Amino acid sequence: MALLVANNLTKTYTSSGWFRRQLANGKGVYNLSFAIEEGACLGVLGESGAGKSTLGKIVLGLLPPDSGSITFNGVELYQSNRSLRKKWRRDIQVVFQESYSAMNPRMTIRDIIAEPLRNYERLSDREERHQVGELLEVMGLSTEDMLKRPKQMSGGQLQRVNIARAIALHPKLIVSDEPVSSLDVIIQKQILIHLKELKERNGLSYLFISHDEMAVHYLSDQIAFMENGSIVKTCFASNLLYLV
Ligand SMILES: Nc1ncnc2c1ncn2[C@@H]1O[C@H](COP(=O)(O)OP(=O)(O)OP(=O)(O)O)[C@@H](O)[C@H]1O
Repeated sequence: MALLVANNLTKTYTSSGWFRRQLANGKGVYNLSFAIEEGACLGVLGESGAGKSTLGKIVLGLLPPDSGSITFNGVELYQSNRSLRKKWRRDIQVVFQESYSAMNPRMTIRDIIAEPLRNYERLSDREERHQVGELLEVMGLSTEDMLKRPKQMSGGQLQRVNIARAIALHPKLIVSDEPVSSLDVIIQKQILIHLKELKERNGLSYLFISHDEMAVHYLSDQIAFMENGSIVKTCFASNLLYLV
């Protein structure tokens, strides 16, 4: 059974006021259908405005679709009750493009990574420190980084912190929206290698949203191409030899 199945998802943006309605009307996503298998990565490629982030927000539970359905582990996301939604929020985590703005500058790196653990688990101080230390090490950072604040870290290090936080609760799926596009090429590669290792070692699945063909090709098993809110083509990454 696929981990996540989307059927005919449609979301159009409308806003109040005539002028804003004219701007927003007709924009969004239309009849998106796709599936993500356990341990697999679906890459979503498309130009700016194609609807990639809208799709990501729907999968994250942040934007209810106007029509269509989305099931995760066999449970329909937008129809489920509160406790199932809480579980879904735990099982589907996100990594955004802008790591610095996604963090509270006053928090320490330990607090940032431990936040989801504090929301869902009751750990002693010692257990929490141990888990945060392990997550930092998995991401190639040092346990000493725990006491630092975001402005003391580089962009690449912050994105690793972001990923450490996203995997803290052992989610099943990570939605990553342009996770490497603000980083320089060498750091991009290191982050992609980490994401691939997590997929291979922990069986993590990804919805990997990007406009970067190389990055999508590197991590994805299947690729969906979006244009004007629709998926216009899907294919196996291994068939896209011209990208290598
Ligand atoms: N809140 C909103 N209100 C009105 N229109 C919106 C809203 N959010 C997105 N849109 C429009 O919906 C379309 C899809 O936007 P979306 O952000 O999903 O595209 P994208 O492929 O992620 O683009 P980018 O790569 O630039 O982030 C765009 O035309 C955008 O202008």
